[in-house]
Amino acid sequence: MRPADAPAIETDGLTKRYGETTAVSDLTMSVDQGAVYGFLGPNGAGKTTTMRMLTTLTKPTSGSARVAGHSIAEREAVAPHIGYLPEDPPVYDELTGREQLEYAAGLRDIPEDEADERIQSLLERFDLRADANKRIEDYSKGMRQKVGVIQAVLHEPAVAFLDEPTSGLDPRAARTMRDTIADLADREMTIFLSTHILPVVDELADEIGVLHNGELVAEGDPETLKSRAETGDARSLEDAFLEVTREEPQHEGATAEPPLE
Ligand SMILES: Nc1ncnc2c1ncn2[C@@H]1O[C@H](COP(=O)(O)OP(=O)(O)OP(=O)(O)O)[C@@H](O)[C@H]1O
Repeated sequence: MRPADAPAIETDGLTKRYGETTAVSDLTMSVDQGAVYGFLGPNGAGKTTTMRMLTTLTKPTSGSARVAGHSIAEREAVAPHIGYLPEDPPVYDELTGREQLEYAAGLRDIPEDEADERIQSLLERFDLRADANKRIEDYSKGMRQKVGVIQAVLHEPAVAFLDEPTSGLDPRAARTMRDTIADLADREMTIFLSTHILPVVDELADEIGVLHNGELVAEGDPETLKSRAETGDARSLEDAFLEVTREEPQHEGATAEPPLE
């Protein structure tokens, strides 16, 4: 048994290289159980690669990590304890929404009665009940996203990895998504949340990590991070984000020819 207060996610020098590209570089971080961790970073920073390593979908080049107390080197030990909503939710077009969720529940060995109850309640919550018996090929992007998130948390995993969960959602559905994430966190589910929508992170995250060029360049609770922004009176999370992910301008003349005499 792992200690009750062991971190939900712990990484040590986690690194992933693709040829010449270092997608994630020497990432060492820790996420408490039951926390909402906002994982931010500009396009190409390495967020998806990190999530793919933590969900055992891709192997690190070096370094290690534990998720829900298990090494990510042991996929079968980690898998039952995690849920993952990737950028493009893995759903079958030819199934109905309900069939997709029943299939996901079957893969997770959730007893049928329990699965039916949870599916029904989440379909209602996300306003999908009326469309539950339509095929997913006829769903909008937002409806697919809803099915994707429901199947990621249906088995009540210890840790849920959510990549852009509000993507494609209208304002009402986005609000439902935020409320659902908050409820799940209240029930001690750890949420590893990656999004470019900073107000969502500001509202939900207990802790924020900012990745830039594969490196963790800032970490802290939202207020601490905001107070780091030195951009004037309006100290928003956006200010802080822009500041810690600013590309340093190339030194003029560093590589230029020496001036002619
Ligand atoms: N399978 C791959 N093969 C080669 N390079 C890859 C692969 N996956 C990611 N990369 C590279 O690794 C870097 C990090 O990519 P990643 O998708 O993890 O970033 P991200 O932070 O999720 O970006 P975005 O916000 O745009 O989704 C990028 O330079 C990307 O081109």
